[in-house]
Amino acid sequence: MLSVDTIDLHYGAAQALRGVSVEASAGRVTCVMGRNGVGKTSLMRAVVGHQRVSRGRVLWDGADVTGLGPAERARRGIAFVPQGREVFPLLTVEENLRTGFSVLPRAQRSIPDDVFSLFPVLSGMLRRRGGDLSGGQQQQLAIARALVMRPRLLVLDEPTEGIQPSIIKDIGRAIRYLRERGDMAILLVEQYYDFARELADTICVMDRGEVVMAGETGRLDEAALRRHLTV
Ligand SMILES: Nc1ncnc2c1ncn2[C@@H]1O[C@H](COP(=O)(O)OP(=O)(O)OP(=O)(O)O)[C@@H](O)[C@H]1O
Repeated sequence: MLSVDTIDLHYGAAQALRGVSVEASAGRVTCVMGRNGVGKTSLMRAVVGHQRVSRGRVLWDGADVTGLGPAERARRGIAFVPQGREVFPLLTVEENLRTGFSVLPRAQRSIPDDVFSLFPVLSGMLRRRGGDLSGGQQQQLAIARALVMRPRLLVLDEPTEGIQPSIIKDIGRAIRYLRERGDMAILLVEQYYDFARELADTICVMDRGEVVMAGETGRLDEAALRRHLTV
């Protein structure tokens, strides 16, 4: 289980997160929502270790990982699909997938079968360069690369951003499958309420660096939630 406990995060003198707490557990999707610039990416970066917090703690699997870097957190089962995907453009699809092996013991360095059943388009493209894929295919590759790490916490930062509707559906189906498999906690940043409502067990809404609403999907006041999302 992930427990983000009252964290603050600063960029120099500017404060991006104020006392943020959020939890994620296996078999559940926790969705973080909010307008542009409210701190969603900063929160994800704090969870995976790309950004240091100035107050509070990040607990994972019963251990305090606040002081650990991203590589050590990845070895402990935390995988990150960053906003903008960050696929290696000059590496092939297969080489991109294999970069996920670096955190695994040698015996586990194989691509899990369900990666290709979730994203069949990738199996026919293994020799293509990452940079030659469409945006939607790159997003699928970025998720697949994270799954190669066999994570127990999957952190996805706006996986539907700029993606065509048919691929958004595929990504939704993949997240639903992973959730139902039950062995993985999923923390998802999403701007579209309709996508979030379909997938999320809990929704946490941020505004100006703070959590302003949180609770079980369906129990939240939808009108208030939508007000926090509209500009
Ligand atoms: N590297 C950085 N240096 C300085 N300020 C930053 C940096 N990254 C983000 N910020 C600022 O921190 C605040 C929160 O940004 P963040 O990217 O976390 O928000 P977000 O909700 O993810 O937005 P978006 O939906 O646009 O990705 C913003 O005011 C942003 O300008």
